[in-house]
Amino acid sequence: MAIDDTDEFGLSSSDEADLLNIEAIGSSNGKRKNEDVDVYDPKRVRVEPASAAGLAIANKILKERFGMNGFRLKQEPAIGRLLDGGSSVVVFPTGGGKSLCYQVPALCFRYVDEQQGIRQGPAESGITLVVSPLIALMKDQVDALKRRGISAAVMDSTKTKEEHLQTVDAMRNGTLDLLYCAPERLNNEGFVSSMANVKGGVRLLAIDEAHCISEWGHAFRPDYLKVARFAKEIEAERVVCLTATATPHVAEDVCKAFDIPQSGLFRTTTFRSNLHLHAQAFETKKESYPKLRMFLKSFPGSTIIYVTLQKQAEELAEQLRSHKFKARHFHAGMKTEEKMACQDDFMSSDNLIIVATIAFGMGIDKANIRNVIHYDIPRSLEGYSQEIGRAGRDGLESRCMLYLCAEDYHIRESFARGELPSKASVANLLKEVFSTKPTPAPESHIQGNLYQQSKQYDIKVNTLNNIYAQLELRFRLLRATTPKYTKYTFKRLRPFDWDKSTAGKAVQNHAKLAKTVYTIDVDAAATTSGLSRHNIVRKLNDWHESSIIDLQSSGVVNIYRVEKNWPPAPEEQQRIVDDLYKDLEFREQQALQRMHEVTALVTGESCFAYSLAKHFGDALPDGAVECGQCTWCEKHKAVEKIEPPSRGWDSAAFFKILEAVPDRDDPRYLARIAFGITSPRVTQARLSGHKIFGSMEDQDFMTLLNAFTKVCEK
Ligand SMILES: Nc1ncnc2c1ncn2[C@@H]1O[C@H](COP(=O)(O)OP(=O)(O)OP(=O)(O)O)[C@@H](O)[C@H]1O
Repeated sequence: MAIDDTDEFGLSSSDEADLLNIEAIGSSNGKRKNEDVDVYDPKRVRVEPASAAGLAIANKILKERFGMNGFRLKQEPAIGRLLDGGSSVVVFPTGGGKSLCYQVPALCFRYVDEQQGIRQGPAESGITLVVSPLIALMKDQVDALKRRGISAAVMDSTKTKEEHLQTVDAMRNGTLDLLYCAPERLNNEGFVSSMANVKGGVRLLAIDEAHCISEWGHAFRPDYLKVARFAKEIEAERVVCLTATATPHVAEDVCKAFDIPQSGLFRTTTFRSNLHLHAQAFETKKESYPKLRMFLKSFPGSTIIYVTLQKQAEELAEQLRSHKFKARHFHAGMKTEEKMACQDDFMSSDNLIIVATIAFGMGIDKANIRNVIHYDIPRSLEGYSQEIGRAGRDGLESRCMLYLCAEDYHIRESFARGELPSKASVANLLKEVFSTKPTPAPESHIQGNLYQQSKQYDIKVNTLNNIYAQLELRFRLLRATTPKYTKYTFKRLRPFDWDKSTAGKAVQNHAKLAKTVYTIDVDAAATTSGLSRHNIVRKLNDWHESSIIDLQSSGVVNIYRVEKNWPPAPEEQQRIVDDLYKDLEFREQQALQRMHEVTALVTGESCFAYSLAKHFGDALPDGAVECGQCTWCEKHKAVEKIEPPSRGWDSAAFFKILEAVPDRDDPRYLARIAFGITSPRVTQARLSGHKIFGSMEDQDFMTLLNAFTKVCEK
């Protein structure tokens, strides 16, 4: 199944492991924790209320540096609170202007400091650190800030050494106002120590997409759980958490994670009076496609059509082109240049249709999107709300159509169920983890090759990441440190003499050539040359940056420091397996629940906009219960939910699966094959292309699991 690669942030696993070679930036001249009394210490500084004076500065900065006339929504009170020394949670819809809530304060601090006479000049005013999972978006923002003459940088591995050193210097000198990084970087101890010691301190920690912190959220990311710990460790003076979608439960989680009281929550209404929310139900795509064409003819203009699978995006765009529509596809599997060309076309056109997976849209700030169509059932109400929020930012009437198709339930359920491994898999994984001998004290590290473990224990990498995060944060057994790559390969881009440095010679001695590609065992090169791994990798990077070689790295190994008695006692180990598994089961139920919530919204007997607002703890203006322009309000008749036809128990298909797959050790594995859910083991056994794969997809998954459990117990 050609699923879209990743998550809504378009973050691939290689992005997640982009972190190597970052030195501790803190240096003796940049340290802020010092015996010297004049040096800033957040615990000692009493932050006086900035109040009116602070807001006057903020308004001046807004005008002079950003060229805007006034604040929108609740930008002003949220910023005011930050300048007063408090922390804020900002829940504004997409395009609501969340970025200014940290960009403006970042530039205000030096003036507020001056006014309060608490610091010695601009270089003492610290930095604002922005944590965001959207690497491409961070780069765009930094470019935009630089164009305004604001000192900002992204900390990521695509930087050349020179750029990296420039950033490090700016931080040492206290001249950098904003630094952006991905949450994965917080695993890098060098980075944590740099931030704890950055000149002037971290005045503001901004956490974008903050709903990822909440385990109740639709986009929970284990690395986000570590942000709160990080904030304490670096003694961030204040925090601003930003999100476009937060149910009351999620907002509460975010507030709790950073000890922010209700008064620090700034939420604006999700209701958009110019959006017409519509839905139609069908049994098959064959029936919905002609309706889609009719819709596109009736409502021309810039349009995004969301689908679930990459292949579907390509096929539907092709189909629409064959019917003379101007359509292009977009998904995360495309080359960067293709994606950029597609986005550029969309931005400059007023009648292009983009058929896309959820990878499209984040960071697209186009005012005149006239239609957002969900051709497949969206993954959650949060996703739906975020996606429709891209329509009609110019305030003009725009349409959001959701085609509820019975054929789609299966794929959504497969996604929801795909993350849960069998309990035996989790127990076996943890048996290996707990029996791993740590490196000798004082280091006491263990390694986890997640890709290998994923295959060996039939657990998706995402889920493995989650399990390790729980071992770290909930059971406090481990602490992730900088991951390393195990495999480096390179091609020579031009003839060159190996340089005669020790590192150069070590690479030359260990690089094995096969055809045109060299492979190098970095650990072996380090051991025999007496150099550190870091030196060898740095040499390779130097050559890469000088365009002498083209370097590729792969095979990420995560490294964890053991934090408690190791291994835990046997009964403790069992308790951990039980607790972890309960948590994973709960997550599966939540994912299923999210899909049902979407269906319930459009098949329910109430206004779509009202129900959506209620989901986010919000209401329609003036206490209205109807928007007057959605499918419910127009017809006052619920959209009928069409169920996929049930064909009854198919014994022949059941026995064919048992015949084709001899394994009886894991009923969930058999049930996945029957239902058509891929997993590392299914892929390895090359079963996802077999005719038995998905041959019982019309059955209830739990009935399948029970039936295969009985067979395995025999
Ligand atoms: N007070 C303001 N006055 C004028 N324009 C503003 C104001 N605040 C924000 N904007 C503009 O609105 C647009 C959206 O802002 P921004 O990208 O910060 O939104 P966002 O809430 O972060 O959106 P998303 O959820 O999509 O990331 C930008 O072009 C920004 O310059």
